[in-house]
Amino acid sequence: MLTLDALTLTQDDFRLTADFKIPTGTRAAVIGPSGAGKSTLLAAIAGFLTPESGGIRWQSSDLTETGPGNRPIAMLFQDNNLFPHLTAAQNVALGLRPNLRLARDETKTVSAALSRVGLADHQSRKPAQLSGGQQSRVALARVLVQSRPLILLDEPFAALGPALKAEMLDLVAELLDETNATLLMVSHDPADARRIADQTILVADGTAHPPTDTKALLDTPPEALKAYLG
Ligand SMILES: Nc1ncnc2c1ncn2[C@@H]1O[C@H](COP(=O)(O)OP(=O)(O)OP(=O)(O)O)[C@@H](O)[C@H]1O
Repeated sequence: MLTLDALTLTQDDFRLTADFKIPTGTRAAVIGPSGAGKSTLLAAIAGFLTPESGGIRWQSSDLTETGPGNRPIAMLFQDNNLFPHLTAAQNVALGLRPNLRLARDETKTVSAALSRVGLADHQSRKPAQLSGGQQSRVALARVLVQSRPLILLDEPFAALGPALKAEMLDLVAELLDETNATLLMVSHDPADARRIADQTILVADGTAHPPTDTKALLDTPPEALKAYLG
C-alpha cells in the first residue's frame, strides 16, 4: 500500500494536495491538464521533491525523509535517460551499480532483463544504434533489474508511434503480471489509461484525486476532465 497522507506539494506559487492510498499491485494512470501537477506528484513520491507538509508511506515504512535511491521505487521518464556513450548492457547495469562493477550474477541479471525485453542480440549496441522502440526497451530493462515494487512512469513512450506505444504498454503489463509491482503512469493519452490501468488518478485544480475506476471516469468524465479531454 502506498499512502499519501495529507500531502501538500509546492513549486513556487504552485500548490498540489493529495490524501489517499493506493493498494499494492494497483495499476494507476495519472491524467489531467498540462501544468496540473502530474510530474510534481511523481517527483514527490520518488523523493526528488520534499513535501511542504504531510507524509509518504510504502507498506509500514515512512519514506518522507528517505532519499530517492533508498526508496523502493524505479522511475522512467519520457526521454529514457539512456547514456549515449554506454552500451545497452551498461545502461541497464546502471540500474544495479552506478559504478558498473557488476558481480557475475548481476551480469546475468542484466542479460536476462535484456532478453526479457527482446534485446538479447543487441546488448553491445549504443543507444544511437538502436531504434526508438529498442531504446525504450533498454530503459524498461533497467527498471526491471532494479526489482522495485513501485514503478513510476512519466509519459515514458510519448515519443513513439501509436503501434509501438501499444506494444510497449503491453510489455509493461506483462512485466507487472510477472512481478506484481504497483504502477503509477503519467499519460496525456486516455487510450493509454484504458489499455493498461484499471485505476486512474485525476490531477486537476490543485488536487490529486483518489484513484477511481478508469473506464467509469473516462466514460463519464467530471467537468475538469471533460474540458481537458475536449
Ligand atoms: N522546478 C520548478 N520550479 C517552479 N515551478 C515548477 C517547477 N516544476 C514545475 N513547476 C510548476 O508546477 C506546476 C505543475 O507542473 P508539472 O510539471 O507537475 O505539471 P504536469 O501536470 O506534469 O504538466 P505536463 O502535463 O505539461 O507535463 C506548473 O505550474 C509548473 O509551472
